Amino acid sequence: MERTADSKTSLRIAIQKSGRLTDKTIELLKGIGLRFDDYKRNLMVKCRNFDVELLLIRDDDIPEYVQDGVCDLGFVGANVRAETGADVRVLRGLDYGVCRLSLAARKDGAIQTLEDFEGKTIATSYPNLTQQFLDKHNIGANLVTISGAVEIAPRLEVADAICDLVSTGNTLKANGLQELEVILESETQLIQTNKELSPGKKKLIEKFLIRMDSHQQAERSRYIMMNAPKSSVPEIKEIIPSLNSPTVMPLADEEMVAVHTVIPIDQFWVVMERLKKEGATGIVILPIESMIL
Ligand SMILES: Nc1ncnc2c1ncn2[C@@H]1O[C@H](COP(=O)(O)OP(=O)(O)OP(=O)(O)O)[C@@H](O)[C@H]1O
Ligand SMILES: O=P(O)(O)OC[C@H]1O[C@H](OP(=O)(O)OP(=O)(O)O)[C@H](O)[C@@H]1O
Ligand SMILES: [Mg+2]
Repeated sequence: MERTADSKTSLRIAIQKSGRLTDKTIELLKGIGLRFDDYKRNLMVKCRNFDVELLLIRDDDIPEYVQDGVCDLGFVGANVRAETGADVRVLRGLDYGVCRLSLAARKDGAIQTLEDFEGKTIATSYPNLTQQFLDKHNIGANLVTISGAVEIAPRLEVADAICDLVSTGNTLKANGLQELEVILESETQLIQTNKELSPGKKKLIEKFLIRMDSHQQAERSRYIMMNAPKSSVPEIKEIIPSLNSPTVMPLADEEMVAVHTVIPIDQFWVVMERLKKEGATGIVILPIESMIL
């Protein structure tokens, strides 16, 4: 990621210009130390401190740009990557843009099970994934491809059912629809071109991934500090699923010690109750900027 002697070696990364993935992707890139100017008004932005340039495009175009080697890497939903069928390598799954692609139909309508889709009309922006799913289950249905506001199609009598993205389920509910079959679980993915890359680019990708992994690991972890009775240390060591053994330091009160460690955030609240039972007090939780393992 540092500037290289060969000034032509620069990674080109495709990201969504404006949409649900944009802010989170920009936040992630800034979080791993990339600095760039106003990305909102430009289609191509050069990073000031790394050999990276960002290409800001519609998400539908990202998999093919990466497949063709126009971009080396891309951040895109698994839903879009799978729909395009692009020949790319998935490097990482990321925990944003989490949603699912589902078949849905009117809440109290004629379609209640998968078999009921036989002979019906389904509106979708994902004709390939929908057709693949129907074929797999030997269901013959007619697809109507529309690019947005899919949930309104049954009310307009354009279709009997839909296949669209669902997250909270609010949009389905607002349109009197119920989710019947999940056909794909999706999240944002970092994809890489399968085209041969120069050694310089390979090195840059390696460095990019180390930063991403450290950032992700840090985001999922917290540094915790507490005071505890010396006699509880063996129990505390068992409770804390730390990456390394916790740091235990003496305090002025010889019966007490300070314990510092790193734990995954999703285990923290469970662990905290148990720590308090062991006599831990003054528990402080701090965010971590980055973690190199
Ligand atoms: N409700 C949701 N919750 C979480 N993630 C979602 C949701 N809806 C979509 N996504 C994810 O975010 C991606 C981008 O969604 P968005 O609605 O911004 O796409 P778009 O309108 O097709 O944008 P573009 O103009 O770039 O083509 C989707 O492909 C999907 O991976
Ligand atoms: O289950 P929910 O939480 O209601 O989310 C689902 C909705 O989110 C997406 O649309 P988005 O809001 O991105 O608008 P768009 O149709 O303009 O892409 C998707 O196409 C659904 O319509
Ligand atoms: Mg799109």
